[in-house]
Amino acid sequence: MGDTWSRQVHPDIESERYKQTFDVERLTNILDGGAQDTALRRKVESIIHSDPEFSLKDNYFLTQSECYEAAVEKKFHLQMLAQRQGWAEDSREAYYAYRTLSGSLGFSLQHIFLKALRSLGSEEQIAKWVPVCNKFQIIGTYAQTELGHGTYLQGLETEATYDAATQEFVVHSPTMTAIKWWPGDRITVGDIGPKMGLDHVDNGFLQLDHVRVPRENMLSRFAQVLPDGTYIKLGTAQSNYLSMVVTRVELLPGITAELQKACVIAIRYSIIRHQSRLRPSEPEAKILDYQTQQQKLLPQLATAYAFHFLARSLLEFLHDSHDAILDRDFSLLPELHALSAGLKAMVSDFCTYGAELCRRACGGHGYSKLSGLPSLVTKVTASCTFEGENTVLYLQMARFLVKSYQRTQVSLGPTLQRSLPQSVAYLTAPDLARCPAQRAADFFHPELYTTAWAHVAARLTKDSVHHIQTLMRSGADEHEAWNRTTVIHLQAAKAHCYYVTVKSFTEALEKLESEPAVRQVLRRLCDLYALHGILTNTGDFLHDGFLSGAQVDMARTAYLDLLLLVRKDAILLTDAFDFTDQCLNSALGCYDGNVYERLFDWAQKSPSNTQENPAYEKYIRPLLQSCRSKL
Ligand SMILES: CCCCCCCCCCCCCCCC(=O)SCCNC(=O)CCNC(=O)[C@H](O)C(C)(C)COP(=O)(O)OP(=O)(O)OC[C@H]1O[C@@H](n2cnc3c(N)ncnc32)[C@H](O)[C@@H]1OP(=O)(O)O
Ligand SMILES: Cc1cc2nc3c(=O)[nH]c(=O)nc-3n(C[C@H](O)[C@H](O)[C@H](O)COP(=O)(O)OP(=O)(O)OC[C@H]3O[C@@H](n4cnc5c(N)ncnc54)[C@H](O)[C@@H]3O)c2cc1C
Repeated sequence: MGDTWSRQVHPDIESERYKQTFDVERLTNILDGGAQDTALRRKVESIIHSDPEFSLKDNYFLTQSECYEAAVEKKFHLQMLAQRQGWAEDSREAYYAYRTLSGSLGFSLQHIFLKALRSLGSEEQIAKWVPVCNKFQIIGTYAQTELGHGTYLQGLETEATYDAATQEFVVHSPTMTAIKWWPGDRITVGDIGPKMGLDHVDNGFLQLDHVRVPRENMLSRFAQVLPDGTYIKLGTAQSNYLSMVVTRVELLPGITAELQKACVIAIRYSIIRHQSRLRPSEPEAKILDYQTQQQKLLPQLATAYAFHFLARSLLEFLHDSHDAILDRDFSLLPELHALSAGLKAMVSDFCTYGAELCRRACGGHGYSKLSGLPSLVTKVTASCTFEGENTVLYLQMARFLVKSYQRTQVSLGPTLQRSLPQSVAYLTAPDLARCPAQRAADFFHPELYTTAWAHVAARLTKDSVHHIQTLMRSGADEHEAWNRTTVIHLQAAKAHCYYVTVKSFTEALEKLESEPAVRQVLRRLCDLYALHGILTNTGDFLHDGFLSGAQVDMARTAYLDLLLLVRKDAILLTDAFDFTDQCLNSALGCYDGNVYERLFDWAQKSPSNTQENPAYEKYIRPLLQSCRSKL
């Protein structure tokens, strides 16, 4: 939103930046992937922010249809800008531009459509359709979910009947529950009505009445239909789900960014906000100096960093395995699918929880849309459902854990560990029955807490397998036994996801040996992330005596010490994300910390401050008059 005057940096926030214990710019470079990437990102951001067409000014006062129109308008201007600047569709510049405007652009489903095309289309189909799509000669959507089914894809009812005479598929919705429901950015048919958020996306329904589609339009990398109607299977039953795997992985940085933004807003605000006194003789304290406020926000900050490195490592895995899968080598697909499903569930769950916690940590002002937090929370909440509902996705991860563990039970040869996929290799590693920690400082060792998480994930996985076996021995069939174990499966999958996150964070730290100061501050975040998880799941660690009560106390001491250490660098750590004020679009979270002036300034723009109040003439005045006449 436009400000009416330029401001000095607030002294409270300036003092937090005064003593830099590490090089913030260097950390930004690491997050971006290198100094050149930071420079390029900033260049793109500055081009976008200097163009008034992309301003989010007054966004919070728009109606749903205005919001949608503004999003389409921005997409149109971005397309024009990209042409003027010569940013190719697959360039880094286009990626940064999209990221800068994420959540405010129309036609976001075009990206999902393109992912499906690139994953499931033949090379000829990709060559034909991608350029047409990039030039907006067609606008794509992703119409998979139906009114009756979203999760259970085998239950979808839409029919595609091949007509060999015309070489066309006749696509039809035979029942009401077969109507396509949710596809965003549709071009026809109808809107599904108001949603919790994401007003800029026009999710719609699509009822197909014998729509004819040419045979060559069926995406045919993994399955083909010949002119005479012969069906040729080129992949596995699951290879047609590949685009969901790719999308789940590629969504992770965007979902994580929402938690990062929420942390920036809430932590900056918590430095400016003074409330009550720590000691009667002192001035009012910054709310971030209260331990309970640190307990709310700093683990979220640690999570936001942990997920950054997690998303990066999963993207690398996707990158390394994708070409082989396209070439129909499916050996890595089960592990990739399990990781993409489980980690999409974990990241969206935690980011939603964390963003809401940040919102509440801002007190009353967090309830104002002008804080930026309510729209951010509703946006990230959607990610718990779209692209696979989270419980269902965790259970896909659990299925992989169970199968992997069952392999260890079949034959325990010396080469077994190598034969298990890397992310579950710990299932065969020698298990420590007891945690060796003897004092609080021992909990600052990545090896100790990574092993602790591996232990819990392995125990819960074994527990779930034994539970299934017990049920089957008592007469349940395998499906019933599975269903009656799903609560334990869920626990196992969550513990495994935690383990994978801690491991990827520690591996990222190992690569930073030449940068001791940055590494130290990130190490504290990694410790905090791991210990916060242990302390919020203590039952799982105490259950089999892996941790004793005394050791939990030690872990808590280590955790509380960490809160103080991270508190000192909190503002620098939020600055390092390098979000522009325009991108945050928050009256509470701007870099200069001038919260109250900005909030007051922005509130003046509410249409209620300038327009007549029709309710006054219609109801309030008559009410007052009738009350007066009765007096
Ligand atoms: C905050 C946000 C920031 C950004 C801000 C932008 C704002 C605005 C943008 C809006 C963007 C919205 C975009 C939303 C777009 C949708 O939501 S599109 C719709 C997405 N829909 C889904 O995800 C459906 C979820 N359901 C599924 O994926 C599957 O059906 C299920 C649940 C995995 C079950 O499938 P199933 O065939 O019944 O499978 P099941 O019997 O469980 O398993 C059979 C085998 O298949 C395997 N398998 C299952 N799935 C797969 C797979 N995908 N790959 C490989 N193997 C698989 C299993 O592992 C199993 O293997 P085995 O153990 O037998 O070896
Ligand atoms: C904002 C938004 C945008 C979307 N965009 C698109 C889009 O562009 N294109 C598209 O095709 N779809 C889209 N969707 C739909 C989305 O993919 C589905 O809503 C999602 O896959 C969940 O399916 P469902 O709604 O059928 O939920 P359900 O499967 O009915 O889930 C309801 C409950 O049942 C439980 N459940 C279901 N199956 C099982 C099981 N096997 N085991 C245990 N529990 C189970 C779930 O855990 C959940 O608690 C969008 C959704 C949203 C919210």
